[in-house]
Amino acid sequence: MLPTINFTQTTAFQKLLEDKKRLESLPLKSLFHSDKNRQSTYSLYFQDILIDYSKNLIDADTFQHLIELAKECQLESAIKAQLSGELINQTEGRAVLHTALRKPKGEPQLLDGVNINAEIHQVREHMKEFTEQVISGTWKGYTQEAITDIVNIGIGGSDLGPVMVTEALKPYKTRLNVHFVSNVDGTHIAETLKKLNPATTLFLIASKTFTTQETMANAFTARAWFLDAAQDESAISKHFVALSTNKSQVEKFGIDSSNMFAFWDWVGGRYSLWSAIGLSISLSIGYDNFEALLEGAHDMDNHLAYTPLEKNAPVILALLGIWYINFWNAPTHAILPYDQYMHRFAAYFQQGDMESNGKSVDRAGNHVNYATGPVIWGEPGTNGQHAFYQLIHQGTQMIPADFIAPAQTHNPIGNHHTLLMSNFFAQTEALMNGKSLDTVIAELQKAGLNDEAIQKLAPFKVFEGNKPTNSILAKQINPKTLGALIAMYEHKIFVQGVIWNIFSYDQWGVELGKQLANSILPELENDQTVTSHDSSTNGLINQFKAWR
Ligand SMILES: O=P(O)(O)OC[C@H]1O[C@@](O)(CO)[C@@H](O)[C@@H]1O
Repeated sequence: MLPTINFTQTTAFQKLLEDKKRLESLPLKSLFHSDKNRQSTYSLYFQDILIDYSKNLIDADTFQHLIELAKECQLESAIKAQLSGELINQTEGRAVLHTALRKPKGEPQLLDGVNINAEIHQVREHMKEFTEQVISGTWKGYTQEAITDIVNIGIGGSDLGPVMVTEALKPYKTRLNVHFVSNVDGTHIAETLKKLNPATTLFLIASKTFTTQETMANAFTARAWFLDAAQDESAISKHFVALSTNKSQVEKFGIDSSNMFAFWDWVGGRYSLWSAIGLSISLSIGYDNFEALLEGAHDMDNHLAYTPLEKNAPVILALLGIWYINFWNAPTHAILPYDQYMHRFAAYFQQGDMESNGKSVDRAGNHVNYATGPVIWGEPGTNGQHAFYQLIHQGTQMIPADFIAPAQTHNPIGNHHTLLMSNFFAQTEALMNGKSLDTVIAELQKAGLNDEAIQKLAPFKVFEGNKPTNSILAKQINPKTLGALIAMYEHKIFVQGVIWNIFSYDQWGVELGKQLANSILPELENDQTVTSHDSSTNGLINQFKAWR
């Protein structure tokens, strides 16, 4: 069981309130002036990844108090509880063991006294064998042709992780073309199928429950499209596999259990890319690279488990997030990868973070009286600079941001990478230092403006600065470093949930919308006027019916 401590009632919390009062009037750049070693003091290396958290609004006392906060909230025992397979997903009565999926063969993981490492690696062996059969062309379709295209049909955790990873690791792509269909909007599957040849297409139906409305609708549409060409139900076995925990529903759909890649209820959907849900990743980059992804994550798991809190990357990132959310009232967090391949990284953690910690009831069942999970958002640099950086630099809200970049590009064309990196370095420097009124006036004078013009224009060109950022510089984004980065953010989410005293691994909040959609659906399947809802919902439904 996880502790049920209210972090706002800890001694450290009171100390941090005092720290906030002291630091809110202290320019961030002054902390660098007073400590020439600040960057090395507030940076750490995890293998080939430099995590520089020195451009944060913290000093030695604040950092110490944040660590004390973690200790008062019994974080270390919570980490042990998760990794040892305790049922910390208490409202669903489940363990949380996505970390077990990336343990090497033979490294035991007990769950209810049973070592589950063997069954995990049985599935991984099946994934490896299948991947090699499809890539080599020995797996044939119903016309005896090799498979050329893979379509992963899934949504949420059965889509976002595979999409993000296959995009981020496109430099490692195999000959197979991998497509993703998730939205129930017919456009998604229609636009995908129009590009494909049924004879050389393999569908992965990815669904932990195998009951999700969108996924099943798309799966049946794909099945009908395929059978329209193949004209033979027996051909299904060569072109459809299932990635799920629900064997009975898989067989009911018409996929043989020999074509099912199983996983378990102790794998949360948003933490499932390491499981059979990752088959599309394995097919996209090859099994060896998929295994390297898991290895990187496993190394980060060990870092979480065995590194003192003061040097523990996910713990530090989590505490800094709490510092801004709960003491500086910053309700969002930006993830800004300066790497076009990483363009879905923020989107992935929208589910990862917001579906885990978007909660308002604590572990004792009481409504919380403090902020919890942040709104996660972000786009790759440098594009974000031409979209929303105005607000980050000169808006009224504090936007804590993680800047992520690779030192080595996979596409060394001209000086593009140098240009990209000059922006990566400049943005965090600018956000920290800002630009004072005196500097602005001097620049305008140098530009030849008269005093009256300067007096009018200067206020709009001042940058407050003191905007906190983390800089994460990887030597290269490859399967191993990406696996470590993803696991680092997973553990950050876990640590924040522990300290906020909430349950991070259920998602009851997604149920009401589904429930109401199921009650509205039959009302849309006739032309009668609807009166069963509020006037807005009735009005919208009836106008839809009139126009469709
Ligand atoms: O994998 P499945 O069972 O089809 O669920 C898909 C997604 O739906 C949810 O919104 C839960 O209903 C996410 O948590 C989950 O990743």
